[in-house]
Amino acid sequence: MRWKVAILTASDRGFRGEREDTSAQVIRELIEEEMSGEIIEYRVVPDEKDEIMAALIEMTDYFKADLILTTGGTGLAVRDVTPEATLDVIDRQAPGFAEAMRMYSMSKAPRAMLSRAVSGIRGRTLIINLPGSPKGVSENLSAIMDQLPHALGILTGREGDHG
Ligand SMILES: Nc1ncnc2c1ncn2[C@@H]1O[C@H](COP(=O)(O)OP(=O)(O)OP(=O)(O)O)[C@@H](O)[C@H]1O
Ligand SMILES: Nc1nc2c(c(=O)[nH]1)N[C@H]1C(S)=C(S)[C@@H](COP(=O)(O)O)O[C@H]1N2
Repeated sequence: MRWKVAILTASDRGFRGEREDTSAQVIRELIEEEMSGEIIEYRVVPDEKDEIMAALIEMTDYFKADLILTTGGTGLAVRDVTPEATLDVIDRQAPGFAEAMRMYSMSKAPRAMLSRAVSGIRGRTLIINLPGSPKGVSENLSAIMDQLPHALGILTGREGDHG
């Protein structure tokens, strides 16, 4: 199964073109190399709740992504609103992914507790928040990567629940 994955970067600096989006590149490499996933859509939006919500809805309802990985905007800064945007578009929470990422990340760096990342389901799309830094992305994604194919198989109904 070639999973359809969309990447959404929430970053004021990235949106203004002031920084190369290496975090999205890290996601792309991990998804393509370790999950044989296909990146079907990639977008950079500023840290604005409405814009993050609109992108998540389009990636789900129009592009029919199986998985959306967001990067950035999960911390405690006033403009960090990615979790709120995600909670407003999902139908059901799937907190285990965010819990597993924080648990694993905490063993690497106590500062990982600052991430307010959430994970949940809109329709048949799994949406998972990752932190903004390339290191945060790689460590968080590594924590859940093994379970993603099985989770997507059940969610999309395209695989038995024993995979
Ligand atoms: N998309 C990204 N690509 C590469 N590095 C990033 C990206 N987003 C964040 N970082 C880096 O991760 C670290 C912590 O991220 P933080 O969320 O505080 O970013 P920021 O620079 O405040 O983001 P913003 O673009 O929203 O202003 C910083 O060193 C930042 O440069
Ligand atoms: N594994 C891991 N998780 C991590 C980090 C990290 O370096 N490694 N950075 C943390 C930090 S410093 C912050 S502020 C939060 C939120 O990051 P964000 O605001 O860029 O989304 O993620 C945290 N999670």
